[in-house]
Amino acid sequence: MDRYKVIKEVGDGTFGSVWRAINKQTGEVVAIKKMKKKYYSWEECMKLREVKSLRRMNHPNIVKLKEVIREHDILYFVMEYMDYNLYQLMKDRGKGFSEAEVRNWCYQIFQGLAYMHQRGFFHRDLKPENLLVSKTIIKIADFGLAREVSSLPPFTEYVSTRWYRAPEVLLQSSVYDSAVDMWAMGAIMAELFTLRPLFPGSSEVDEIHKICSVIGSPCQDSWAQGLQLADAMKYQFPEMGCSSLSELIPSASTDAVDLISLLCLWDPSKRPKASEVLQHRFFLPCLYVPPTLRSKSVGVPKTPPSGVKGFEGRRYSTGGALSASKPGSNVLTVKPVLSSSRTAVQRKLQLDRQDSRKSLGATENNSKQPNYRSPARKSSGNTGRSKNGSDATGKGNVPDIPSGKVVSSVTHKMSKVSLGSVGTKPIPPSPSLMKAGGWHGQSSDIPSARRYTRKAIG
Ligand SMILES: Nc1ncnc2c1ncn2[C@@H]1O[C@H](COP(=O)(O)OP(=O)(O)OP(=O)(O)O)[C@@H](O)[C@H]1O
Repeated sequence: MDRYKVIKEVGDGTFGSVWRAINKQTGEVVAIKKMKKKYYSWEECMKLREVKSLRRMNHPNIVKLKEVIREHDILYFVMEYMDYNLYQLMKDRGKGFSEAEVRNWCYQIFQGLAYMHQRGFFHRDLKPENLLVSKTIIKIADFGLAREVSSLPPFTEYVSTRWYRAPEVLLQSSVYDSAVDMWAMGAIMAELFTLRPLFPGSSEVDEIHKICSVIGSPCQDSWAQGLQLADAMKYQFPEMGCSSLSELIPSASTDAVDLISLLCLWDPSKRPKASEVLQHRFFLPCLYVPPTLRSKSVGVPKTPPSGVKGFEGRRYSTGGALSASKPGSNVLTVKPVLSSSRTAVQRKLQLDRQDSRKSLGATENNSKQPNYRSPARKSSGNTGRSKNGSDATGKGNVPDIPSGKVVSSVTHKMSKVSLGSVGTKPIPPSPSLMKAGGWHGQSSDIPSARRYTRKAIG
């Protein structure tokens, strides 16, 4: 760690604090995540999901892991540095992102996701705080919960952020897949337009309730398996009709609303894959596809899903090399390589994340959930964000704080994570600098009553 000069803390997550630092030799600015848990051997470190998955990713929309350092039993991840997370950008805006901005952000994220899913990983904890932005580029970060698709269910220890948690996970399905990331993206996409979470549940039961109130309760036709899952846990869905997504997201075009509704389908098997989403009409204006992303790649469907509304006949694929590791005594250098066969670290993760899985109904420990008063639906429920402004995680380590305290706590935390000089507000990227798409979408003001208020929520 002597090679790095630490500048300031930029994030404090559940598992680690993140610092901006400079490589003294090269002058390169990096982010260093210092893990809170101690690691007493390299073997233990190599079992970490974050290491297993991130070291194998090499994509412009996935944050790069440069080095893993273990020093005095403390584990550090050295990553490329990103200026903001998406939550920080949203909370400082007066109105939602324009359609063109949403398109650009999402197009990039879906490219990263397509790459990751094709390589057999899914993220499982997508949320605005884990999407990092520098200028016009957005990257997926925090692979702490990432899982190999090939790893064997049941997936028991998984507790993702509640507001973005897919219904099959809420209903404790022991088998789920990359479709959980697609659900989260539907919720995030809607939030980018409105600056308000689409499903701001205050508990797991309330989360399902919120989902029902937006997309209508599931039935045999829409999600037979969900009804079985609910039956198995003696849960009964509330009977609710769906709301009009276009009314909930007034600034979104028909294409955007169509894509969000596909991503937020009850049945995970009916949600489009990331590679399919890139062919949705919403992304038609994204005409420029970098040559590196045009190559044929394994696992991308050769044709768009036939007959699916909203999908066009264009084909995109993502490319990129896998990364290799070079374990040293206390440093793991992560370098791009040409073959995946050299990289696999396939052992099962033993790390105890101290996540106790929450369950629906009485077993959920609401004392672990911070308070949140939904500005949209005047819900009396509780949830919110913590630490770096992230939470509602249901990860089981966020104390219940009275809402008044949440405001000050989060304000304090957010001031801690603001980047650059103290008190300087993050500057949202200029739309005109966006790369991934055209500028055909309309920009609509969000009525002031619908402003993003999560910073006052906790
Ligand atoms: N590469 C990076 N560059 C700049 N900031 C970063 C970087 N990685 C993480 N951060 C900041 O630190 C915060 C916490 O990081 P991260 O999500 O990896 O930690 P965590 O302990 O896994 O958090 P969580 O509680 O979400 O699980 C992020 O929300 C982000 O604001």
